[in-house]
Amino acid sequence: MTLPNDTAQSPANATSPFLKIKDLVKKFGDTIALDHVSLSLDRGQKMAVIGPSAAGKSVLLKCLAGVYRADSGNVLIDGVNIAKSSDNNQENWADRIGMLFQQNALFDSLPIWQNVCFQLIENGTLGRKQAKDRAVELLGLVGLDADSALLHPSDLSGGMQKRVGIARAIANSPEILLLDNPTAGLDPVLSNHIENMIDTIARKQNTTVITVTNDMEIAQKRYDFLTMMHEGKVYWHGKRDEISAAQNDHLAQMLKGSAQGPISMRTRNRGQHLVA
Ligand SMILES: Nc1ncnc2c1ncn2[C@@H]1O[C@H](COP(=O)(O)OP(=O)(O)OP(=O)(O)O)[C@@H](O)[C@H]1O
Repeated sequence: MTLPNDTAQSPANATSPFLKIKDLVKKFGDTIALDHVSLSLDRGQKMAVIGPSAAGKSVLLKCLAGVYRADSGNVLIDGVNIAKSSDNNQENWADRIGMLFQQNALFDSLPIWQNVCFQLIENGTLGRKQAKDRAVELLGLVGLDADSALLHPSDLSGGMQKRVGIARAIANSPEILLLDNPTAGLDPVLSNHIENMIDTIARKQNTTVITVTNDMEIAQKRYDFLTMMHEGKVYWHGKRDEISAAQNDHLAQMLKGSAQGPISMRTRNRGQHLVA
């Protein structure tokens, strides 16, 4: 580990990374959900975000997806600052990013095909017939058969709903895919299957993937970079093989420990978050 720093290094050490998050701050009243978060990723790179409850992981994804507007800081995609964009650019931004929400956020009253192609129908990109065909194609990619297109979310198991959420997230072939706990609550076999699927889709389209996960094993096995968050800050960030045994222990302790993180972190000065 290096000295504490308020900005994480670019994982690729590139001068102009594809995605650059700089000093992002998001507050809800007195709660500082994001506290000067800085991260960078290149096209096609995969990063897992891990950390205890209320660390700011979901808020980070939502700020990137445009669900929340950050209070300050910048998010640059290909050099364009989307955090300060005009409404036109905001639309453009939404076209470039796909997101799976933690609770899938499917519309109960709509059939699966409309859920999958919701945005494409809403923005007029596809008519209903085309949308249905596209939904069936996308459902096939996530391992669901054509018949499921006509069902409603309540007809599906949790794992199937997760797949539908992923199909919707990739419907517009996004350059950046944000996944909030894609395997939460699933058994190890299904988790593995879904992670394989994400790998395949991302590799085909050179998609940059940021996944929030509570599964340290998945994070270390499948993601190029790991970002550990705590109390809204980046506590550790680096390549997966840069984690030392001691750090690994610490990170595992943090994931398994209380919402406040491991004891050593609770007693340390809040300013001393460590960045690899
Ligand atoms: N819409 C909101 N209004 C008020 N506070 C919020 C809102 N969204 C998030 N927060 C707060 O921001 C902090 C970070 O929340 P976030 O959902 O990012 O945590 P997380 O790391 O994803 O946790 P978990 O793993 O439990 O989902 C928490 O204290 C949370 O209560």
